[in-house]
Amino acid sequence: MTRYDLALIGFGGVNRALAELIAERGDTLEAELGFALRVVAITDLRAGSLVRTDGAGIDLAPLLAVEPGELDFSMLAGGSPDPRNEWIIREVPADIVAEATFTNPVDGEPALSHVRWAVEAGKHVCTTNKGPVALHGGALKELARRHGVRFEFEGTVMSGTPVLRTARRMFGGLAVHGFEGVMNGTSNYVLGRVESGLSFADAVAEAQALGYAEADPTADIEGHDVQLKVMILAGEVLGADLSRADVPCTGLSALTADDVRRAAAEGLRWKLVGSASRRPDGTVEARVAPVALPTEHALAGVSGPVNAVAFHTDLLGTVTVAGPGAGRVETAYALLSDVIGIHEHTTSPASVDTLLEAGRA
Ligand SMILES: NC(=O)C1=CN([C@@H]2O[C@H](COP(=O)(O)OP(=O)(O)OC[C@H]3O[C@@H](n4cnc5c(N)ncnc54)[C@H](OP(=O)(O)O)[C@@H]3O)[C@@H](O)[C@H]2O)C=CC1
Ligand SMILES: N[C@@H](CC=O)C(=O)O
Repeated sequence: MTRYDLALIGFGGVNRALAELIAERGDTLEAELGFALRVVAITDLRAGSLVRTDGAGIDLAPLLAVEPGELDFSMLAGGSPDPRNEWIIREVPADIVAEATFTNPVDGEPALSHVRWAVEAGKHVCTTNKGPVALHGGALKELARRHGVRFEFEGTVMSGTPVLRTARRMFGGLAVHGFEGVMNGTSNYVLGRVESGLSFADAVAEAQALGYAEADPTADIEGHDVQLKVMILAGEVLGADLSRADVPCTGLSALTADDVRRAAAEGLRWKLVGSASRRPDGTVEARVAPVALPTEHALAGVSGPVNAVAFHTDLLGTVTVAGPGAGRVETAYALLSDVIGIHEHTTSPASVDTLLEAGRA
């Protein structure tokens, strides 16, 4: 039986939910997927760091029984009050580093360094962190290729809904001209709650409590989170290397609660839409902006934290992928799907992803 040892970097909503999945479903996953998972290290800004590389690794159940804000690894054997990220990522023997610290839309740090250290140490990486992928994805993929490890990031766009793998695997042989999507769970949830009469501030507070929002929800409301997702998706399906300056961004502060409710009364729904399309000269045009969509539009019906991306293709016309766009468990599932991707690649080097990547190189 293959076993993967994991180091979890950041122990907030997403990596905690991954630990829950492993603790609660480890045996079922083992039987279904043919590999076991063992967590050997965890680091977190507040809780510190914890390492256990013998026996069954870290005993997750007692950690998960403690309220998130009250975790203190320094009290445990193998624990320290400091998040010893670099030492743990580089030195502690692990197969896969699961990076889920906060997304920094400006320079991608500290996650960018976490990914680099892991790859340089010969470890596979899976991450839900949009910063490093959107801002430095090309360089990180190349670094991972040179070190012979996988760099997986399904959860960076639409959480656990497999939009990146769908686009990579299912669109072979047809041309994608562009896409438009509702790609932020928080802002979509907020718009729906404002339609129902809540204030923007109260709706944002609900989205935070539900685990949808970024550490700083400004990124959700002002569109910067969608901007990063547009950059990632445009890289994957249009081969575009966009910077933030290439994706003009207007957020929801351009709207008032009255605008949202008046539109709803007129049969329109405001949505924060991210889009990118290929111009006739081959360059790519992209933007993020609120749009009042008629109810019959494919994106108007996605509500709450559900997101959707409509891909415009030559042979199939428009293909829409819809599903959860945010949520702790949903996003932890994305990390699990990345681990499955790593397993498939490691055990069958002629996997679909590998062949497609070789074709693109
Ligand atoms: N939640 C969701 O629905 C989705 C989240 N994502 C992305 O996944 C990542 C994690 O999200 P989520 O778990 O919800 O966020 P949280 O804020 O709940 O968790 C992040 C954790 O990382 C810790 N942390 C911050 N900086 C460091 C550091 N330098 N070293 C170690 N730990 C650190 C934080 O500590 P502290 O709280 O003390 O700052 C916190 O515990 C983010 O990048 C987010 O954008 C992607 C898709 C969906
Ligand atoms: N804050 C983000 C989380 C997923 O990327 C969102 O609300 O979509």
